[in-house]
Amino acid sequence: MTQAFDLIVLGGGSGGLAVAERAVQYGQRVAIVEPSKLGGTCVNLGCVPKKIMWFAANLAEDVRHARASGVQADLDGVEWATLVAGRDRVIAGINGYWDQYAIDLGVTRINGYGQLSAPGVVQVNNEQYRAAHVVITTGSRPIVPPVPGAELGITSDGFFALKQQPMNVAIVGAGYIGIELAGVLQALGSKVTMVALENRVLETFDPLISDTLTHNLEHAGVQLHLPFAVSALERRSDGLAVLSKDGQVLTGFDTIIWAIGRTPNTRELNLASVGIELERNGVIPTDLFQNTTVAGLYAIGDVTGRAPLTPVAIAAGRRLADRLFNQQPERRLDYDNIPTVVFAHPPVGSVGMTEAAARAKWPNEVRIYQTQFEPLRYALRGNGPRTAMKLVCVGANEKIVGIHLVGDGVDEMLQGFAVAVKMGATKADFDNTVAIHPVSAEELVTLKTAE
Ligand SMILES: Cc1cc2nc3c(=O)[nH]c(=O)nc-3n(C[C@H](O)[C@H](O)[C@H](O)COP(=O)(O)OP(=O)(O)OC[C@H]3O[C@@H](n4cnc5c(N)ncnc54)[C@H](O)[C@@H]3O)c2cc1C
Ligand SMILES: NC(=O)c1ccc[n+]([C@@H]2O[C@H](COP(=O)([O-])OP(=O)(O)OC[C@H]3O[C@@H](n4cnc5c(N)ncnc54)[C@H](O)[C@@H]3O)[C@@H](O)[C@H]2O)c1
Repeated sequence: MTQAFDLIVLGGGSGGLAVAERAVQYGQRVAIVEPSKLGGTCVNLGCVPKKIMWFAANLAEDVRHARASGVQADLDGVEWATLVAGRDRVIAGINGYWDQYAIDLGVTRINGYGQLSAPGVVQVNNEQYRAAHVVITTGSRPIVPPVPGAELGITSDGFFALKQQPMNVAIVGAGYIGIELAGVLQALGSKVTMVALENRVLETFDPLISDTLTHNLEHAGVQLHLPFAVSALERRSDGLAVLSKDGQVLTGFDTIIWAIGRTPNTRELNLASVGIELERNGVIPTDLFQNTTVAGLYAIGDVTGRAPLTPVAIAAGRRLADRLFNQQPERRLDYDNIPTVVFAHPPVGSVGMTEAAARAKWPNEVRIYQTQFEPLRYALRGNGPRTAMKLVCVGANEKIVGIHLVGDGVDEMLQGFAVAVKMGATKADFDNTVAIHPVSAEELVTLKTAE
């Protein structure tokens, strides 16, 4: 007999766990279909392992400069195996937490890859399961381009599986993952070369961020080759080589990492059988309420192609459960003003509109406040990375529609400022807030001259 639930969730990652947990709290019978460990990309191959390595990289960087502050320490190298073992213990702990929590919640776990076989019918390992509501949150996987020798490169998944520190690395792609892995490897002592299609790193961010980050990467010793359209990878006598369409050749690498974007895990879901047509890039079309074009079938997280970030998947999942199971028909995620941080060294953060986007929308009403300075943190060692901040303000009351930051601590700083932007704060509200001293964040409430 077909087992029946109120809700079946395909994917036990960030979005899936969030929607399942909240649906159970509303008294629903819930099943999660997941072929692998609970936690998804973020826990197993994304945010968590990355952040642990980012902390280690920061530590290495601090030790490298410790003597300037009189602290008698030298960097004797990095024991990759110790770092990786510690990182993987943390991940196993989180997996274990979710395993137990799923039991405590009474969620049914179905191990395997799910597929739709009809509206409201999910097939896993030749078994069929039914539910009035089905949520697709199967995430995404790294893109490897169809160029000769592509298999000589690894992706972020392969990076997290490395047993030894790669010492001479080429990274293809200057987006989130490329920037984060470059920073970690460089700080841990590897030689890093970056190539990417576009002229600027983090091209979609405000130029203040791209320009400052470019300076900081080069200052740290990362070799940037932009633009560089990769045509092939090759194994040569001196190591791996990256070739470009216009004849450039960079060679001598022990590792090449593809970091050129991700593609949704949707093509295997048999969605055509229920009448869903995927977009060209595999994205499932959804409306603002996470509805697909089929009643009772919803999609959240990376498969929707909108802001592929963990807290976005979680927030969309929770709101969807509120709407479906708690009589909140208007409840949905507002995709505006989502704050985001790229864990570079130092990190960069952004919420709201870039200056260019704001000027395009309000040609004569934009005022920019920005600063660049050397924080006290680098006073003793000197020659630190650049810190920069920008406020994008609009209209007579100078409503703040964008904040763009580079510098130590901005990863923690941005969350509170994002609340202010979401609440509609103006420049005057910032000015009326007494600064905290001496911290970098005080600059944001003391910016004086508009451009
Ligand atoms: C290296 C890296 C670093 C990142 N760092 C950050 C960060 O710092 N901050 C941040 O906000 N975001 C970060 N992200 C992005 C974040 O991980 C994703 O946006 C987030 O995990 C998406 O959640 P999701 O629920 O859509 O998918 P996922 O969390 O990936 O979960 C999808 C799950 O579905 C399962 N699945 C796949 N196919 C099927 C199927 N047919 N049936 C059933 N289950 C299936 C998968 O096994 C997986 O467990 C990072 C990503 C990467 C790759
Ligand atoms: N800190 C975070 O929140 C975090 C960290 C990592 C990943 N993520 C999420 O994961 C997503 C995927 O990350 P990503 O870095 O893979 O993608 P991305 O879209 O951020 O960057 C991809 C980069 O590769 C370049 N590129 C694309 N095709 C190329 C090609 N053929 N040759 C050379 N360069 C090429 C792009 O121009 C871009 O610079 C991000 O969009 C982000 O949402 C978030």
